Amino acid sequence: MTDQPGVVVTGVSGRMGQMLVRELGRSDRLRLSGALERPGHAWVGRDLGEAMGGAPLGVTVSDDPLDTFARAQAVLDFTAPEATVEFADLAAQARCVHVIGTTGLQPAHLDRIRAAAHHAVIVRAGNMSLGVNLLTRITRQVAAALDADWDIEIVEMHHNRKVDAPSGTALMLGEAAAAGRGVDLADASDRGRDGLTGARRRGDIGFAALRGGDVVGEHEVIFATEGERIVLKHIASDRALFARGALRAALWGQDRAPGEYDMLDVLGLND
Ligand SMILES: NC(=O)c1ccc[n+]([C@@H]2O[C@H](COP(=O)([O-])OP(=O)(O)OC[C@H]3O[C@@H](n4cnc5c(N)ncnc54)[C@H](O)[C@@H]3O)[C@@H](O)[C@H]2O)c1
Ligand SMILES: O=C(O)C1=N[C@H](C(=O)O)CCC1
Repeated sequence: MTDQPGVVVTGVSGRMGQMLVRELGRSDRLRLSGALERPGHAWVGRDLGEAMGGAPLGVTVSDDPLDTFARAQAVLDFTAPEATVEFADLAAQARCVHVIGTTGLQPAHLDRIRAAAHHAVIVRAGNMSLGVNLLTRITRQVAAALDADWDIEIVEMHHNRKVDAPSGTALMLGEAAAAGRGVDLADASDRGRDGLTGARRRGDIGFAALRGGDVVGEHEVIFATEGERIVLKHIASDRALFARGALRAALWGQDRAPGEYDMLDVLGLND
């Protein structure tokens, strides 16, 4: 018997799912207690280690979230918006800490997550790395110091399998820039320019999304004015850093009061 919190990895065959399993294998503070995939997936019913091409792990891949969550203390969830809102309800029922890395969440998804957080601890962030979360703080500070003569543009690049744009990270950086400038991002956001767009609107925060190859994640926040430019940049070259952030959040969330938290809370960077 062990008193290490048991952790379920959802979307376990995915890029992040497999990375989370590897990082859990290195952890001496958390243990893998369950693995989940969508119904009909070829891994369901198989030993997870064997499905990953290695030695057996003694954990069978399940497609039953409630059954796996009932035997765990935390759920690490990097899947898709519709799956994540279902998991938020079920993780709250099972009183598991729900760590949400899924991006592309729309307002209706966010409302359901907020409701679930009345009953359970949810840690949600579009990026779980220390570097990006620190960059949101720097972005807010720089935006607060500059007026709207400085155009703000956020450029991101990811691998060619990514299904949502702008990235969750780009939106975090946009929110930080808007907060620094004292505006609402919904009113200032300019996305997807194409064709005869007209001149740039003063005060807008622009987004551009590039997709190609195996890029893990790159983000630039550009502040541009007459004669000069400030460029803040983050490069992720290994998904392990997102996975490590998620494990840290799962531990941090144990015995915490119900509510919705982010990585700034986990990292002690919130003010
Ligand atoms: N917050 C962060 O730090 C961070 C980092 C990397 C990726 N992400 C986000 O995580 C998500 C996943 O990224 P990925 O690259 O691993 O994608 P992926 O497509 O490789 O993996 C997603 C997995 O989820 C599974 N899935 C979908 N619906 C499911 C369901 N109902 N039940 C169980 N499993 C289900 C899929 O079968 C797949 O295996 C994306 O939204 C991505 O943007 C966030
Ligand atoms: O690979 C992805 O997908 C990533 N998603 C997050 C985002 O949308 O910002 C974090 C970086 C990798």
